[in-house]
Amino acid sequence: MLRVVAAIIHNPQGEILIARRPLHKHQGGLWEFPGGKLEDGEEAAHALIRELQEELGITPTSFRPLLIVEHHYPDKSVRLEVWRVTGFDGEAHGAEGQPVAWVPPARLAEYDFPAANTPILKAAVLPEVYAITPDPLDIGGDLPGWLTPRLREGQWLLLRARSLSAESYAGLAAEIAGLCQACGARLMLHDRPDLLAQLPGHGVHLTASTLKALPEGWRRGDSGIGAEHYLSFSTHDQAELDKAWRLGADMVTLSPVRETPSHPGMPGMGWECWGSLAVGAGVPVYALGGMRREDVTLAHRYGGQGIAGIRGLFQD
Ligand SMILES: Nc1nc2c([nH]c(=O)n2[C@@H]2O[C@H](COP(=O)(O)OP(=O)(O)OP(=O)(O)O)[C@@H](O)[C@H]2O)c(=O)[nH]1
Ligand SMILES: [Mg+2]
Repeated sequence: MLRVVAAIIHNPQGEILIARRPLHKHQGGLWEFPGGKLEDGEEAAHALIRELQEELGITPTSFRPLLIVEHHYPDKSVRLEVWRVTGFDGEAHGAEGQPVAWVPPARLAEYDFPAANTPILKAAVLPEVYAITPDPLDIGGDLPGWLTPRLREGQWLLLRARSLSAESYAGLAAEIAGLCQACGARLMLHDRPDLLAQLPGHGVHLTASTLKALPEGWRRGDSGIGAEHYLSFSTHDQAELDKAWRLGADMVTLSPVRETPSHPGMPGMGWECWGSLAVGAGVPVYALGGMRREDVTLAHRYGGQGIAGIRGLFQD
């Protein structure tokens, strides 16, 4: 497996740098995130700095692992170790004569990238924390009131409210969608694609039992989930991850990393096992199960997108 580092480089305007691969190279003519192959015995962080100096004439000063993607092309297999770079010295330019462009994240979809990049493109716009709401019953009933001071711009929110009837959930979802829209947060509906029609830019999170029940031929459009929506699944093992990928998931949760009070007796799989599943998933993976905010670093180190959870992931 060819080890490669690639960089999602942000400028202060929130744009991301992409470069066009020379025609004569593997996947030539397509756009890419700058980077390249590790040399023998080289550390990934060192390769990242070296490649960005060689290809763009910049030196990264602030960076961290984002996700790892393994992909099999017909002619070679690559392991792309993707880093997020938020600070650098120098002026980025195509130092090897290649065209480069700063692109707002929402417009990345207009460019053609190699097939291995599909999960990376999704990861580029996804957050590192995927917050799940507590059940209204557990916080005294008034979820909109509880959420209002805690919602942040750019936050992603899964509205889980198992104690509510289908009708009450629909009403609450409409109210919370309004709150999210007002502050630039995104709402993921829990197992209710039927409520998505009026909510472009928002999404739906389907449970592992829904995933199990969906036939292999299912396509997101069959349930009214458009390209303008996000589709997430709960998964617990390799088989569920594979199916979520085949059905076109944009992101998934993979749990439990640790045993949690909500699922007593279900042992955690631990970070090693979690990471070995996450890197091959082909889709950004969130760690779930006993997560604390500081675990985001571990999730990145093991190749995931970030962490998901209820308590502790909302800022008070
Ligand atoms: N840098 C980079 N490589 C990618 C991306 N996506 C992707 O599939 N790759 C593949 O990963 C491998 C990395 O190669 P590279 O050509 O950048 O390597 P390099 O900079 O060391 O160049 P070299 O060809 O001069 O040795 C290629 O097979 C390329 O097709 C991406 O977004 N960025
Ligand atoms: Mg390169």
